[in-house]
Amino acid sequence: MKVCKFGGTSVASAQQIKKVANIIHSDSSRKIIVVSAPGKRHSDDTKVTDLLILLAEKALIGQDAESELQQVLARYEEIAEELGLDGSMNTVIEKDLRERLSLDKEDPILFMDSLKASGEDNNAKLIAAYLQSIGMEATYVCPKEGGLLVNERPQRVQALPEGEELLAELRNRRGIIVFPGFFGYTKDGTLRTFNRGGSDITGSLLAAATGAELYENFTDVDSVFSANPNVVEQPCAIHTMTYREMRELSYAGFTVFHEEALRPAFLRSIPVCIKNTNNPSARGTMIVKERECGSQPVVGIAADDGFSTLFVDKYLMNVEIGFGRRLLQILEDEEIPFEHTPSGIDNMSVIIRDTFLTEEKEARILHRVKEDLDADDVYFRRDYSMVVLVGERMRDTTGLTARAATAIAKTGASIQMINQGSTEVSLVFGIHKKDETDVLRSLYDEFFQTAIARV
Ligand SMILES: Nc1ncnc2c1ncn2[C@@H]1O[C@H](COP(=O)(O)OP(=O)(O)O)[C@@H](O)[C@H]1O
Ligand SMILES: N[C@@H](CC(=O)OP(=O)(O)O)C(=O)O
Repeated sequence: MKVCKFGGTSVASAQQIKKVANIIHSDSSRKIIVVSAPGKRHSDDTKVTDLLILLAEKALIGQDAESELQQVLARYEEIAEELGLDGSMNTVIEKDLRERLSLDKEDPILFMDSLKASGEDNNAKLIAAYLQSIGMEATYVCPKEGGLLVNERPQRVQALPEGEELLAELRNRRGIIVFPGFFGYTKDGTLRTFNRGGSDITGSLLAAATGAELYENFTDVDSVFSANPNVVEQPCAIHTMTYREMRELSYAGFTVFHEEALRPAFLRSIPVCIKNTNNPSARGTMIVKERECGSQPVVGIAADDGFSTLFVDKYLMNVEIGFGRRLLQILEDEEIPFEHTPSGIDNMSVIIRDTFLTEEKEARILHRVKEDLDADDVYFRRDYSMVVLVGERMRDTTGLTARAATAIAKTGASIQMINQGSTEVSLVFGIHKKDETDVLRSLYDEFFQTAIARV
């Protein structure tokens, strides 16, 4: 039995949903289908989730949001009509959205979550209705009834193991299950969404709970490539990679698979296959526990921007017991996670994602580091990118850092930070954001251009 997740691009239009139906039809082991909200039909299009966010934002500030509501409804109406469904689905979706809009707005985050989740929820109902209309035995399952339990606010949303037993029963139900991605319910029945791209997580949770033989993640590319195909022209395909390699790469910018989605599949050793809805016969990328490593040390190179660095300098920092802990405590007090902490004897830098910083937080951190830790100097620098080389074989390869540094030097960019994790599966370079594209291309040329993909 397989669990298949179809991303936003795979369910963006009636034409795409017909491809999804063919894919399900062509393999009777494809039993549990997780769907996203309709995504982009072309590069200038807007995802339904983004339309829903605009709708919720308007509603939250008490403005008339009728035109935003109509935009969302129009997307579903067009799909339903082209799929030959009668108007009853449109009525169901409109009623559902109006009900959500009338929910309590006291907690804006929960109100927003409910609106965002409607994207996948209504799409799952619509796709189930379509599959039934073409003679397939398909049932929409609500995550509340299905057992997708998540923790309470204010903790970051995560699935609770208590729901697993119920989720496991999905494999015994008759026919095909159509399950909306991206959200679950707390024990008291409150809806919470995962973070953006989180339908990948739902698919992995279901695959793990039901002990699926395979988790297929259908998207709009033939495979995971060794570098972002929007930056590097025709990058090599990766045919097989380990969970650890994918985890490092999705963290570092391979948006094709959500960084939190690997853990459930990994814990139960469920293989994951990334496949293309538009070309389902293409081999795709298998993500497994172990792989035969060829001679190529680097499997992929990812880059992501949106980082800031907090620099702290204090003479004799190295002999001051607890300095690092107290510095990180200040960040914890501000609810800021950290990414890397490269350090010298008298200085320490903390790399943080910009999304966690505000002007007020920055000012409080600077003040406390100066006053409470008596630092000699402390400041923030913005506009950093992290470029990450990943590969299981990197740890056995000598001279790799030198090759990477030379490739970066060729672009004229200066390296702001180097970090190699203890597992040596990844090597991180901090650079200025303006240099990101050139550095990524130069590293790709160095490690892949002459090599045939041997992984
Ligand atoms: N290394 C990579 N390999 C493949 N795709 C990548 C990579 N890095 C970024 N992407 C992007 O990820 C996209 C697929 O992810 P996403 O847009 O979230 O799809 P979906 O709508 O199916 O969830 C691709 O179209 C591609 O532009
Ligand atoms: N629709 C949600 C969740 C999701 O996973 O979408 P997609 O499969 O299009 O990445 C989002 O846009 O974040």
